[in-house]
This record gives sequence, C-alpha cells and structure tokens, in this order.
Amino acid sequence: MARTTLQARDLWADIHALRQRRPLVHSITNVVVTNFNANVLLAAGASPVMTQAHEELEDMVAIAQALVINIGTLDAYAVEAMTIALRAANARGVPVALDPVGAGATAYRNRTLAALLAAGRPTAIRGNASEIMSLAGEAVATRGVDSSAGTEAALEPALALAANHGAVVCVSGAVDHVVAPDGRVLRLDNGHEWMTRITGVGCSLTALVGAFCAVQPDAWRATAAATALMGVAGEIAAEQARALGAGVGTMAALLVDALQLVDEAGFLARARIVDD
Ligand SMILES: Nc1ncnc2c1ncn2[C@@H]1O[C@H](COP(=O)(O)OP(=O)(O)OP(=O)(O)O)[C@@H](O)[C@H]1O
Ligand SMILES: Cc1ncsc1CCO
Ligand SMILES: [Mg+2]
Repeated sequence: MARTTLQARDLWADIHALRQRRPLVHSITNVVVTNFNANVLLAAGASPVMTQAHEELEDMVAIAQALVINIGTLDAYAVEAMTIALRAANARGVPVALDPVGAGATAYRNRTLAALLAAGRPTAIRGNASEIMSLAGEAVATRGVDSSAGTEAALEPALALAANHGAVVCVSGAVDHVVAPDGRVLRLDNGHEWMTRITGVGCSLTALVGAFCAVQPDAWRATAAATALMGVAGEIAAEQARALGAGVGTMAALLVDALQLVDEAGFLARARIVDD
C-alpha cells in the first residue's frame, strides 16, 4: 500500500484556494439535500448551481468548474439528466463527483449506477461503507441511505473500485478512507457521530469533493481536502452545539458556520491524518 505524503498544511492550501477562487459547481442532486448542499458549498467558498433541465445541461456544464451527481432521489428524467451531464463533463474535462446514495438498497439504484459508470467516468466517488462495498460488487445490504458496515471493511473494495474506474474513492464513516486508482490511501480521523443524525452531511461532503476537484488537479488530494474540512467542521459544530446544551438541529447550522469560519490554526490543530 502506498504511503501518504500529504500533510494537513497541503489540505489547508486547497481550502484557501477554494475560498479564493469560488468555482462554479453544478449539482444534479436529491430533493432532500438540495438547499443544505448549496449552503455548504457557499460557506466553503464555492458558487453552487442546481439544475437538471435537459435543455440547459450542456450549457451549464460548459461554464461549470465541477459537476456533482447524486442519485438520492431518482426518476427517469433525473437519470437522463445525469447521463447527459456526465458525458458533457467528460468531453470537456470538467471533474465529476458521484454520490451513489443507497447503492445496494434497490435494483433500480444498482442498475442506474451501472449505466452511469458505463456512460462516463467520475473523477471521484464518495459514499458510506455499504454503498462503496455494493458498488464494488460485494454482497452487502444497504439499509436505505445509511451504512451497514464500517469503513475498514470497505478499504479493499474501494481500492478495486478506484482501479477499475480510474476514480478516486472516498469511504466516509468514523474514519474516512480516501483511495486513488494508483493505490494511494489516506485515512482521516475527524468528525463526530452526530454528523450521521443530520441528513445530507455525506451528500454535502460529495458536493465539496466536486468543489475541491475544481481547484486541485490531483483528485486524491482534492478529495482528502474536502473530507478533512467536513470532518473538522463537524467536530467543531458538535462541540459548540453540546456546549450550548443543543442538539443536532443547532449543529446543522453550526456546521455551515464552521465551514465558513474555520481558520488555518483551527484546521491544523484538528486535522488528523492517520498514517499506515
Ligand atoms: N461515527 C462517526 N464518527 C465521526 N464522524 C462520522 C461518523 N460517521 C460519519 N461521520 C462523518 O460524517 C460525514 C458523512 O458521512 P456518512 O458516512 O455518514 O455519509 P452518508 O451516510 O452518505 O450520509 P447522507 O447519505 O446522510 O448524506 C463524513 O464527514 C464522515 O466523516
Ligand atoms: C434521506 C434521503 N433519502 C433519499 S436521499 C436522502 C438524503 C441522504 O442521503
Ligand atoms: Mg449518502
């Protein structure tokens, strides 16, 4: 397994670049998380636009610096939109982040993911452990949209998935694993269990992966930066919510605050890259 050479200060440089460059991130995402994802992208420094109208997809991809495809709430129109946008992004060299929400839960999701991966190539795929294991062809039952497995169990399937599709794969969970097609692995030990009690934090992480791919050409490093930022912000938000005697509703707002306000010293003090 390749050793990591990434340091927290490299990831901070990418966070700084995102805030400076404000890339336009086009998302075709689910109806549950659309507003939250847009706020997360804005807070982190990106400029979000959400659309799936077939008539404007080619034009929107042409002006975007990244595309995010999230299969959380599917229907035939949305699937066609994802396919058109994925092909357009690949043709233009626009990076694509894919969120395989609920992979393994239903045959329709599995079919749709197989068709998307046949139609084009995502730059990065981010899912929870059971979604990534399912996408890699493991027999695993995803319970709705929540994971039924730990991230360590998904490491080998993630490496195979990354190699097969030439995409970076991020498996999120208690310890996040970011793997590259060439076998590089980065483990990030940030975050808080309460992040799983707010809908769309994983989807928002995928949106951030897209945003970071717009400013950092090494998709593995970009995905690591997104993952570290979300983990650090989640930790800050959980601590602040608990200090207020509040719960996960308040934490959702504090998470958006932390994505906006975390500074270099705060990030470097918290980011935990775990070496093999
Ligand atoms: N047990 C945990 N402890 C700490 N952080 C966690 C834990 N579980 C998840 N996280 C963090 O929560 C974020 C979302 O990851 P998760 O795996 O829950 O996504 P998901 O299941 O796809 O979520 P959703 O589908 O609701 O968007 C990541 O930043 C991850 O690091
Ligand atoms: C709850 C839920 N259902 C479909 S998508 C989604 C958002 C989290 O993945
Ligand atoms: Mg998810």
